[in-house]
Amino acid sequence: MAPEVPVDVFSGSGKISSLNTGYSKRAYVTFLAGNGDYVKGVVGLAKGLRKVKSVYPLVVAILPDVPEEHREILTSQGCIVCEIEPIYPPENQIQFAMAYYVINYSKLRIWNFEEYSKMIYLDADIQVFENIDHLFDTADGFFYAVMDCFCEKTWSHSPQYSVGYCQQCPDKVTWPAEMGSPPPLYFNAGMFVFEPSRLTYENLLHKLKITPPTPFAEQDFLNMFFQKTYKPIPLMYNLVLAMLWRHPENVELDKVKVVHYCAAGSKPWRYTGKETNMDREDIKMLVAKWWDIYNDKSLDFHADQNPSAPEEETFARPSIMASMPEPAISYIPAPSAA
Ligand SMILES: O=c1ccn([C@@H]2O[C@H](COP(=O)(O)OP(=O)(O)O)[C@@H](O)[C@H]2O)c(=O)[nH]1
Ligand SMILES: OC[C@H]1O[C@H](O[C@@H]2[C@@H](O)[C@H](O)[C@@H](O)[C@H](O)[C@@H]2O)[C@H](O)[C@@H](O)[C@H]1O
Ligand SMILES: [Mn+2]
Repeated sequence: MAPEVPVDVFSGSGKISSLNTGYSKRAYVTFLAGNGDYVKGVVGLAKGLRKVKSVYPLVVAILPDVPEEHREILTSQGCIVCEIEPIYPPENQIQFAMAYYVINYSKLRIWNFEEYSKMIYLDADIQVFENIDHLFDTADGFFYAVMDCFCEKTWSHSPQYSVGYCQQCPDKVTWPAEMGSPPPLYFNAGMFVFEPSRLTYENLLHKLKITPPTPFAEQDFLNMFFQKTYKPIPLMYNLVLAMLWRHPENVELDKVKVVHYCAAGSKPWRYTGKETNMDREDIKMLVAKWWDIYNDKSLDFHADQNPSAPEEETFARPSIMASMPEPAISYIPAPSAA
């Protein structure tokens, strides 16, 4: 089993220690860019959180290029839509693992959502199949996320991949002594538990300006930034699909609460089954489970059902911070998102 730091919150009964009251406001948050089909991912996520009876709302940080029609769909599904400005890395010649990753730096705006004391970030290609509200009760001061895997071809640029090392099985191919100490534990940035903070936000943006971009864009950057406070949480909270064929010995599929459809060809709303590994029975089952929720009309939002009815479209800056200028950052033209 991969090394994990047990966090006693996992014995949580799922009882909520404190509902959204005053300064202890909590929410899930996701990110949406472009006018493409990721909006389906956000709708699926909103309905999935409703199905598991989460008591917290879903905030959607959207870029200005998200069309009005998509914004209305999200509000009609009970989401709290917040427009944010894009963030791009410094001028660079880097080859991102995926060209559209450059827009993912915009995720950093969520640290400015100071009206919330604790948030759980979820990519739009994630589905929550069991209630994870208890993660909001994790101790403050740490960054919680699930460890990633280095075995997919997307990692072929990395020294780990070149020597066949993966943190998911550190004893299988040990880190060569001549390459120094093994890399620090590395998380997948598709799901994490964090505390919004203006100070952290400003430090993130300042550090971004002086950090050369790398292939996994904001995921690499967040791993560097939170290296000292990162606490791994069990894989059940973010199953990166490649784990099914790369490290099946680490996966107990019936215990998985959160599935991350990040493997090539696994986005449910674009699934054809043709890409490598996409014809696996477990993948077909997980994609079907995603569609069951997406198509379930009983999970649509109805204003009378949910106490946290969607607020008006708000911007990412709470009123008390409205007067503070955004830290200046450099913008460069970027390829459109996928
Ligand atoms: O065209 C796009 C591409 C990405 N995203 C957002 O950026 C996240 C990260 O991208 P993706 O999940 O595709 O990366 P992966 O986890 O597959 O590497 C997505 O989940 C979405 O929340 C988006 O909104 N529109
Ligand atoms: O912008 C970089 C992205 O990097 C991550 O995705 C990767 C990573 O998980 C690799 O380990 C996999 O091999 C790969 O398939 C997958 O796409 C995050 O999921 C995503 O939210 C985002 O941060
Ligand atoms: Mn993802």
